[in-house]
Amino acid sequence: MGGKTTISVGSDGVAVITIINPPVNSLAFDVLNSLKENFDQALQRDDVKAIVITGAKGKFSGGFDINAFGGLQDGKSMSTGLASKPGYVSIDILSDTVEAARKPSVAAIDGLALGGGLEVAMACHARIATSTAQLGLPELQLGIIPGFGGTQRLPRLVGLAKALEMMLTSKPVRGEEAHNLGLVDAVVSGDELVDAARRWALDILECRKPWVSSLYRTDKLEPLGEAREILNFARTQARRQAPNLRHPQVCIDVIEEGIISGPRVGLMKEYNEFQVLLHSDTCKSLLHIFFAQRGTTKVPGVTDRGLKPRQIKKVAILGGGLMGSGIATALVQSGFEVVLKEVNQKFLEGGLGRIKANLMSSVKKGKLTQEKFEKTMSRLKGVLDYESFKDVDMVIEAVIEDVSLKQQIFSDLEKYCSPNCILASNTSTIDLNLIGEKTNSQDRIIGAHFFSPAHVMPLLEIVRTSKTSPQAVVDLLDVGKKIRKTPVVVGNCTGFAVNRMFFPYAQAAFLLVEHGADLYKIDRAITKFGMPMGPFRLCDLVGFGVAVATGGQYVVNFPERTYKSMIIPLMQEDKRAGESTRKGFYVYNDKRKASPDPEIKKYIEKAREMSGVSVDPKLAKLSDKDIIEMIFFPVVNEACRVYAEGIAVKAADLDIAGVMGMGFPPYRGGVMFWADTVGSKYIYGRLEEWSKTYGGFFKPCAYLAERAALGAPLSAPLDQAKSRL
Ligand SMILES: C[C@H](O)CC(=O)SCCNC(=O)CCNC(=O)[C@H](O)C(C)(C)COP(=O)(O)OP(=O)(O)OC[C@H]1O[C@@H](n2cnc3c(N)ncnc32)[C@H](O)[C@@H]1OP(=O)(O)O
Repeated sequence: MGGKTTISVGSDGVAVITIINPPVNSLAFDVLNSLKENFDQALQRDDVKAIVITGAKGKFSGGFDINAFGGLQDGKSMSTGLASKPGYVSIDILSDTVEAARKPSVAAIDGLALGGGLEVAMACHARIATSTAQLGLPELQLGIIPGFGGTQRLPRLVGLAKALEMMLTSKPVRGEEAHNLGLVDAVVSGDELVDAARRWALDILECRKPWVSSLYRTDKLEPLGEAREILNFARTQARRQAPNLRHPQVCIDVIEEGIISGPRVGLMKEYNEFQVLLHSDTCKSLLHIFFAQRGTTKVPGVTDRGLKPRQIKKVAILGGGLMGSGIATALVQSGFEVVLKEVNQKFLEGGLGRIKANLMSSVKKGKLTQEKFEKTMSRLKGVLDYESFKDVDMVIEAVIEDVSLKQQIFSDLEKYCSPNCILASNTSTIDLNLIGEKTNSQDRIIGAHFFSPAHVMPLLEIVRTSKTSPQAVVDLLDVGKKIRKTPVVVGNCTGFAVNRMFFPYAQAAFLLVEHGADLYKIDRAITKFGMPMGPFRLCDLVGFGVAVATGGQYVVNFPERTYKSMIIPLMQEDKRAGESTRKGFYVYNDKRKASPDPEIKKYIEKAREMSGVSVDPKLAKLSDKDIIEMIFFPVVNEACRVYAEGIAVKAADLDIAGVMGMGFPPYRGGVMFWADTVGSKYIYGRLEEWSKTYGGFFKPCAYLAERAALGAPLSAPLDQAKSRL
């Protein structure tokens, strides 16, 4: 609490108002009130000729205080604590006080000017920034639209097309680009920033620089006909990319209103729509994801012990396949030295080639210069023995999912690596206790489960056993941060959190199809729900070999709830193994476009015969809603087990694991959050009903039964769950 602004008036007659609210100088109500008070003071004081607004400690402002959204959603209005007037901040403060003032104001921007922060800056008469400043309106990523005039001012400063791009993608621009776009008026170094802004403000006063009110500029706006075309194009694109989301369309409508009816009308529409969107499920879900993502690095009993991460400089990777080379790419890119070990020269060359190709693709996209590419490659070394392992700080094993091979590797590692070296495995399913069974190094054995392609996918599942030391977890969290992954720390079990939660995803789909549902309809319904692809398309992508190998682990470990379907083994007999063979549940053309294949019917019928299942006419006519529930309620059920067993310490961690590991739509808040919007009672009732008809696969777990009986949310903190950590 206690954000504020300060004011100091220099002998040059310029008042500098500084926003102070660590860590990102967010615009809490206190700050906005204080900004208004200090601005009024500056206007009234005779010794003040001009005004500079800046942010403390190298950050202008990260925008409106996101912590305050909860209160607003609980019924308070955006004007709470300021005045009970619609549009008080955007109209009364920013337009009628700051922009309409008879004294010029200049924003001095270093670090962040995001959301409300940039909106304050755009209300000033000029903006000076550093080259590293980040300026953007990322409100759409929170399910809302800019609410302090951003929808009206940004198009007038940078043109409609660029403004739409910035708002719809939520991506900020850096100082230089902002300058080229006309969003800022000059770029200077951090040391010169405030002085340059002071001079600029005085220059405006003395007519040496223009006195610009961005709200009333029209020179950057495209002619009306062209503007309409741009807006319609953006509407179509946004609908295609996010068919389930309303707020991007609302954002476009609000911008259009300002262009057609004038910016004051636009500001009022912006205010009204903002209030509506703030209460939407989408906004609530995305806010949950925002905080849940930042909460994953806070692990009770680990990150609250005051442990400092040890320095990890050199990492060895075992196995240069798809996973190993992806992990190596992520590491070398972030400055780590990497030793890649393979079993023979051919495999080693293959692995090194893949890393090179990954980096080259960044060069081709202009994200990496040739010079940096060469420097990055120089940090990589390929080896065939353990000789160079003696001074590595961490090893990540990424060989095939074979328990005895992994056991052998880990006992070798114990011999060749230093006693402090962290021994990590990238296994996606195998119990870590089993992997380390033949060693005496259980305290430094840890899971570093990446998702393919490892240099692209944002999640890192960190798996700790009951013996893994907190120090090893802290070290791996630090490595994760350096390679820009979102970590989720989970306990040890078959499949850990992500794969275990999602194994029923494909299983439910097979059960439905064997009982008569249409597989392509299932994929369509699931994609419409917001998953990147349905379960059958996903099986094709992953490949049947992997699907069978991981499925085997579940049959062994959770036999009572594994649905054993013969569809995949039958297809494998015909050399159909998924996208890599161009034939799986779909057939694929040269451009990897998937088309349904009528041949599939014969495998389904044969599998049905073998399992003795008969077609249920009800399942042949399932609605999309039924499909979604029959696929995802088993996922929720398993997520509940994972939570109740203490594999995840927070339900929110499972939400992040599902969103980042499996592509569960973030605007539904993650599996557990979404389940709570549906209700534990309803989910329990449906699962219970299906388990009677279709068997144990659907049987609700004890935790779900208990929560349903209490009518309690599934994601509320656990009181008595026995932790396995
Ligand atoms: C009316 C207006 O139009 C509406 C708005 O302005 S909505 C807000 C628009 N602004 C945003 O969306 C920016 C959101 N923030 C971010 O993208 C990133 O936090 C950032 C780029 C500012 C900083 O990123 P990074 O350096 O990686 O630090 P990050 O861990 O994300 O954030 C640091 C802390 O600041 C907090 N924070 C970041 N932005 C915040 C905000 N706008 N309000 C309140 N807290 C914020 C985070 O919750 C985190 O808190 P924690 O340490 O307690 O977990």
